[in-house]
Amino acid sequence: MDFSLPELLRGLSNPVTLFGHFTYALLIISMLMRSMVWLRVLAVVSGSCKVIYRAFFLVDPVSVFWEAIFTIVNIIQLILIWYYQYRHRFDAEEKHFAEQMPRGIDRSSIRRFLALGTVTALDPDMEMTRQGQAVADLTYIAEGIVKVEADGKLLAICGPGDWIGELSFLSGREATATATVVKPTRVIRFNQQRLHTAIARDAALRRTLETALNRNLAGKLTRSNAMGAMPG
Ligand SMILES: Nc1ncnc2c1ncn2[C@@H]1O[C@@H]2COP(=O)(O)O[C@H]2[C@H]1O
Repeated sequence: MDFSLPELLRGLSNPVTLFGHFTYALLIISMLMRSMVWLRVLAVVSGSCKVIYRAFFLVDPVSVFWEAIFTIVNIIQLILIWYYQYRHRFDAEEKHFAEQMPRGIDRSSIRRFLALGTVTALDPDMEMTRQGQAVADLTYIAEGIVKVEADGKLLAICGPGDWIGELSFLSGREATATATVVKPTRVIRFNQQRLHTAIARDAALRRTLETALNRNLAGKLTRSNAMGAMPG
């Protein structure tokens, strides 16, 4: 067989060879997709074309078998994405969390993440953390208001979309402030220890949490700067 460049270029005039190139080009294009759905869709089209190419034009049963497995795995992954996206219903607090997440984070990892949490209602005056004491939970506020104080000074007012306990979660140290519920509040609580164990085993879960915390830390910092810049 001649593998020279001129031979390769001559082959481009042959529709069967062109079809072979097309199947690989599709696979590479699929790898360039940022959306998981498009990546899987193009991988399925590429895999199916390759099955046809290898079965009817090159006649290579081993490749046909593995390309078929490749296609089936991608179809299953697509079905799972659609299941989590359209079929699975989140409850109100979980929905609030899911809607805050960027589109790039796939719903199945959000689902796995939320499965580790417990939705809880908190009454006014309840302390979620106390400055200088250990923090058991990382808590996502879905509804309500929480004030954050340190050394008797008000640092921040937190509300829906904010986390409480992320600093101790990230540093492994005691609470930097006292967080107290102001209005009836609904939260999703995650036991910090359990969460550490879970993200150590599951990279997608870790990314989901990091994305959520990073976004909120940036938001808190922006608000804190705005408060500091206020006259008086
Ligand atoms: N300046 C701040 N702005 C918003 N939230 C804060 C601020 N300081 C502390 N917190 C929150 O209060 C929590 C107290 O416990 P942690 O230190 O674990 O995590 C802290 C944050 O969630």
